[in-house]
Amino acid sequence: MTQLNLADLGWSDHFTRQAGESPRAARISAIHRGRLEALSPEGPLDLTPKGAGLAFAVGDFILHDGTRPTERLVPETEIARRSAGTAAAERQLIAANVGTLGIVTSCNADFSVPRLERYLAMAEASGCLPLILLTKADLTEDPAAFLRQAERLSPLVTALALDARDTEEAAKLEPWLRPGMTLALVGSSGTGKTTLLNALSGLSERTGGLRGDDRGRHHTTFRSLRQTRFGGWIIDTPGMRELGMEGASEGIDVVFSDVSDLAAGCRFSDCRHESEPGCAVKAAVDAGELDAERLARWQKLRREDRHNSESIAEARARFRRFGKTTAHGNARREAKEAGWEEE
Ligand SMILES: Nc1nc2c(ncn2[C@@H]2O[C@H](COP(=O)(O)OP(=O)(O)OP(=O)(O)O)[C@@H](O)[C@H]2O)c(=O)[nH]1
Ligand SMILES: [Zn+2]
Repeated sequence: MTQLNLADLGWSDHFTRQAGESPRAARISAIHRGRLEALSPEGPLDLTPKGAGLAFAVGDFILHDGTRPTERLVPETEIARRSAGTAAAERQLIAANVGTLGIVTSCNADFSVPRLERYLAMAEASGCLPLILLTKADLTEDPAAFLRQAERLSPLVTALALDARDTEEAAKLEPWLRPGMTLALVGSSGTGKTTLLNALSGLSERTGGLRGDDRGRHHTTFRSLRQTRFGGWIIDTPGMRELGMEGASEGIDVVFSDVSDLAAGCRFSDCRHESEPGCAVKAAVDAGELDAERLARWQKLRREDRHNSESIAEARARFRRFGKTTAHGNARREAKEAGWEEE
């Protein structure tokens, strides 16, 4: 694979409709301070956006003039979190045009239903299809039991169990990594994301044709968008790994549609489903139709989502006040230390 066309990169009619028939387009592969790396049919590009470049995400399709991005095309899916860094950057984009969110967990104590539900809500909120990847299948007697538990979570879920170190087993992901497709990985530390990335990008050196005409530019740069040996793409950004649950209330309600449908039948629209009269949710628990633990997990996730959304709003207000009384540089440093801004 020497030359990439736009279809290889994941281009679809969705983008043609925005950009026309023969656009000068590229896909963003890495974002640095004041600089973007992108892949295009013309080869790899180094682009300098006007402004801070905060409005772009890895995986975005853009139009460009050879030196600058001229337009960000509306993505098919978007993984974002609200950021409190600057007033202008209300939403921090993490990744764009991700078809599948690969939720990585191991067949061991890491396997946690509440955590999986949270990631499923994130997938839903972003518009990605969830794929649960159960690593370390070689270390358990009964991987099928983990598969069954994972697939029970939602009819939308597909789950695979595998030994992430085994390149042949990693090939189970091929249907989600065909040319033009994009997968992003989330999951706790130590579950095998890096191991899986390595197993999937086995041919990354050979696709060096990509970089073949990248005359003398540093090859060591960490690329967040990487081609797999199946032709499809993997997105692995620091931001993906740190994603928390925030601003995902719609996603939560879809994953817990059984509970939210019941809640719609409560007498009071602000029912907390604790001891209010006419609570349809409590009635379902009492009737044995709804698992009390599932209700508790839904309430916990909603509280967490609300809490995070509120504390980010407060932090932003504090940042604004602080920014007025201190040199801009200090304010930015504070923001960075607080993890609101990323390099
Ligand atoms: N036996 C076995 N070991 C695995 C498997 N997947 C990962 N490991 C091992 O688990 C350890 C952690 O794997 P990593 O790939 O570094 O995990 P990670 O998710 O990238 O962790 P962070 O980089 O901290 O986010 C390594 O020692 C891997 O070799 C698997 O399927 N089977
Ligand atoms: Zn209620």
